[in-house]
Amino acid sequence: MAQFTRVSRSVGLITLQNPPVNALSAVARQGIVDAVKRALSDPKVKSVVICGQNGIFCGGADIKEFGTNITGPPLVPMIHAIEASNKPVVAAIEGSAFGGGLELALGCHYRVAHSKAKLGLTEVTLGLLPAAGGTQRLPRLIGVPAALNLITTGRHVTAAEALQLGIVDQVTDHNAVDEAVKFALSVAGKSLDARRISTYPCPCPSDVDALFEEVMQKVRQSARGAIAPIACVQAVRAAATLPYSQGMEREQELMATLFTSGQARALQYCFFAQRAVGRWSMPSGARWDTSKPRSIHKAAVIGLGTMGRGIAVALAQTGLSVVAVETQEKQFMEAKKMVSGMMERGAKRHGTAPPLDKITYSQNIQAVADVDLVIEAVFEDMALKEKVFQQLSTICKQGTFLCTNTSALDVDHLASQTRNPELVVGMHFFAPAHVMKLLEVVYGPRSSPQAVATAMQLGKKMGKVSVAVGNCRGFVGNRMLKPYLEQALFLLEEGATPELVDGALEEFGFALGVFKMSDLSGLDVGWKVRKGDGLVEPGLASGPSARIRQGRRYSPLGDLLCEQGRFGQKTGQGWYRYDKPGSRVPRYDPWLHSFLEEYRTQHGIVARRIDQQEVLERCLYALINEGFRILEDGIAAGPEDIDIIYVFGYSWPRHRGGPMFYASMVGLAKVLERLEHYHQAHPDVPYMQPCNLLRRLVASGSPPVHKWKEAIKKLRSQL
Ligand SMILES: CCCCCCCCCCCCC[C@H](O)CC(=O)SCCNC(=O)CCNC(=O)[C@H](O)C(C)(C)COP(=O)(O)OP(=O)(O)OC[C@H]1O[C@@H](n2cnc3c(N)ncnc32)[C@H](O)[C@@H]1OP(=O)(O)O
Ligand SMILES: NC(=O)c1ccc[n+]([C@@H]2O[C@H](COP(=O)([O-])OP(=O)(O)OC[C@H]3O[C@@H](n4cnc5c(N)ncnc54)[C@H](O)[C@@H]3O)[C@@H](O)[C@H]2O)c1
Repeated sequence: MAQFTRVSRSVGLITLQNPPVNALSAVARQGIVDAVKRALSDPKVKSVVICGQNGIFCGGADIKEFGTNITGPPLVPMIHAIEASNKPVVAAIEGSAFGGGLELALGCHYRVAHSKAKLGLTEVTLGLLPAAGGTQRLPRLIGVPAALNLITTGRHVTAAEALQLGIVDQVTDHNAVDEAVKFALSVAGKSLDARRISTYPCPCPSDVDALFEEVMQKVRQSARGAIAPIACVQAVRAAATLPYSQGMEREQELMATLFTSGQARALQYCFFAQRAVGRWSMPSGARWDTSKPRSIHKAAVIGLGTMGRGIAVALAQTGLSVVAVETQEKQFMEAKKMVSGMMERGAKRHGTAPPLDKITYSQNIQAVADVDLVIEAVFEDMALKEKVFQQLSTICKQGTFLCTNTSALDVDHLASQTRNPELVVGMHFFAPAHVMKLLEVVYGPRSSPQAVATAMQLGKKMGKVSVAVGNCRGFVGNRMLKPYLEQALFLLEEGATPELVDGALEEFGFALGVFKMSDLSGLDVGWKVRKGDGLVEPGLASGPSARIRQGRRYSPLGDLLCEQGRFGQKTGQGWYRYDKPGSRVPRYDPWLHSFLEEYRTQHGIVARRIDQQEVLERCLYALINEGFRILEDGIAAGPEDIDIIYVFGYSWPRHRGGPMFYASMVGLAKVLERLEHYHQAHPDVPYMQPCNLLRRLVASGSPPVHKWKEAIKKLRSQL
C-alpha cells in the first residue's frame, strides 16, 4: 500500500509501504494510484514527494507476482499519470531504486537521492527488460551509450555516479525525504514542460547503426545464449529510432516474449534460490533461525599457496585481523608480496585504502594461539592435514573454530584429530578465493550448529554466497563434477574431439568447455587425486583391462597427457596447445589429435560420429544424476542448494537456472529415459544408472522443482 500525508503545508508525501523492499505489488500499485489522485485533486498540495518506508525507495516490480495472474493497476499508465501531473513530483531515493522502482522515479519530474543509495535497471538479471518505460526514458535522459550499458548489464550505480550520469538531480548526505520535501517546495508552481522525460528527443551519436551493431555483437558474445540482453539492445534501439509511443509499443512487445520464457523463469528461480540457501538446515534438525553464530574478530589462514593467499585477502577485506602462516621460506616471501599486491589492486578498484595492516605473517603455527577461527589451506594431503589439525587443537585457545578448505577430503576424519570435533567444519572456497562468490560450508556429523552458523555468517560477511552441505567425498560441487569430467573423456575415446565437446558446452552457455577448464585448472591436480585413489597405471597399456579400473570403465587419457608433462596452460600444452607456458588462448593441437587416433587404434576403438546432443546429454545428465544421489543422501537439503553451487562455483549458465532446475525444465521423465539408454549402452559406468530418487520423482508425476524438497521428505518417510 501507499500512505498519503501532507507535510510542510503544501507538499503531498506518498510513502510506499510494502516490506521488506517496497516492491510494486498489485496492492502497492493501487495505493500509489489512489495517493497520486488524492494529491492532484487536493488544492492545498502544490507539489508531491514519493518515497519508500524503512529507508528503501523501491525494489521494483513484485517478482513473486510474475508466475501468477497479475491483477491491479498496470505500471505503465500509473507512471504516465505521474509524469503527466501538472504538480511537480519528486522522488526521494533512499536505499535502493531498482527495476520498476527506478522506472517509477524516472516518471517523476525530479529525483533526489541519498549518497548511500544504489540505482539500477536490473531487469536483465531476471531475464526481462525494463518494461515500465525504462528502456525509453533512460536513453532520453542520459544518452544511448550510457543507457545501453546500464540496461544490458543491470549494474547498480551509486548516487554519485547517478548524479554524474544525470539520472538524479541532487545527492544528499542528510535525510533524503526531508531534502526532497525542500526541493518540492522550491519547484512548486514552476513549469514542468522540460521535466517530462518521455517528451525528450533521444540523444544519440550520428552513426547510430554502427553503434548498435557493435553493441549487439559485444552483448551476443558476453550473453552466452541469454536472450534478455539482446532484447534490451533492441528496445533501446527503438528509443533511439522511433517516437516515444512507438518505442513503448516495442518495449511491451519484447517484454511479452521474455516474460514467459524459460530463461526468465530460470533467472527468477536463481534470484529466490540465492536467498533460500541462507535459510540452511541440517539433518539433525539444526537450522539457521535457531542456531546462534559467534562473532569472529581475528582469524588465521594456514598455508599461503593459491587458496590461502586469496582467503587471507578476503578475510582482511572484510575487516578481520588475520594471522597468515606459511612454513616454506620461498612461499612465505612470495605470498607476502602477492597478498599485498592483491589487496592494493582491490583497493584501487574500490577507491579505498588497502587493508595491509590487517594481516600479520608468520612461519610458525604457534602464532595462531589467540584467533577465533582458523582456515587450513595446506596441500591436499590427509596425513599433512591430520598433523595440522592435531597441532591446531593444542595451540588454539578454547573455543576456536577449526575449518578446512579441503576440496574433497573427509571433514569428519579431520574433526576426529581434535579435542573438540564440534568446532570443526569445512569452509570450501573456490579459486581465486578473494573473487569467487561461492563458499561451501561443510558440516560433519559432529559439527555443532554454532560452528555451521558461524562459518555461514562469516561467509556472508565476506560477500560470499554460502551453502551448507553435508560431508562426503567432494561434497556437492566436486562430487557432481567427477561423472561430468569422466563422460567427457569417454566421449573422446569414442570419437569426439576436445573442440567438439567444448563447443557443445559453450553453446549451452558455459564460459569454458570442460577441456579448456581442465587446462586452466591444471591437469596435474586430478592426476594426483587419481594416483591417490590407486587408479593410475603408468604407460600406455592395451587390451580391455587397460580401460577398466576397480571394476568400472576408466579412461586413462588424462593420465597419459600428464605423463607427457602436459599439465595444461601452466606448461603450454594440455588438451590444447598454448603459445607459451602461462598463455591463455587455447589453440588446436595436431599432436593431440594424432595422439587420440593412435590411442583408439591401440585399444581397438572405431571412432564414431558424436553430435552435440549426445555430448550434452552424457555430460550434463551424468552430473544431474549425481545431484539426485546427493539429494537422496541428504548431503544437500534441496535442489536450490545444488543449483546455487553450480551457478556461483562452476559457471553453470545462470539463465539455465542450475543443473537441477534444468532437469526439471527438460522433464524428469526425459532425463530418466536418456540415463537408462546410456546406462544400457555402458553398463560398466555405474553412475549412469538412474538414481532411485529420480525414478520415484518421475513415478510420483515429476513435481516442479520447488516441490522437490517436500516430495523427498515424503518419499523418505515412506521408506
Ligand atoms: C503474457 C504476456 C505478458 C506481457 C508482459 C507482462 C508485463 C508485466 C508487467 C511488468 C512491468 C515491468 C516492471 C519492471 O520493469 C520489472 C521489474 O521491476 S523486475 C524487478 C526488478 N528488481 C530487482 O531486480 C531488485 C531485486 N531485489 C534486490 O536486488 C534486493 O532484494 C534489494 C532490493 C537490493 C534488497 O536487498 P536485501 O536488503 O539484501 O534483501 P533481500 O535481497 O534478501 O530481499 C529481502 C526479501 O525481499 C524479497 N524481494 C526482493 N526484491 C523483491 C522483488 N522485487 N519482488 C519480490 N520480492 C522481492 C527477497 O526475495 C527476500 O525475500 P526472501 O526470498 O528471502 O523470502
Ligand atoms: N587450488 C584450487 O583451485 C583449490 C580450490 C579449492 C580448494 N582447494 C584446496 O585448498 C587447499 C590448498 O590448495 P592450494 O591449491 O592453495 O595448494 P598450494 O599447493 O598452492 O598451497 C599449499 C601451501 O601450503 C603450504 N604448507 C604446507 N604445509 C604447511 C604447514 N604445515 N603449515 C603451513 N603451510 C603449509 C605450502 O608450502 C603451500 O604454500 C587444498 O586442500 C586444496 O584441495 C584448492
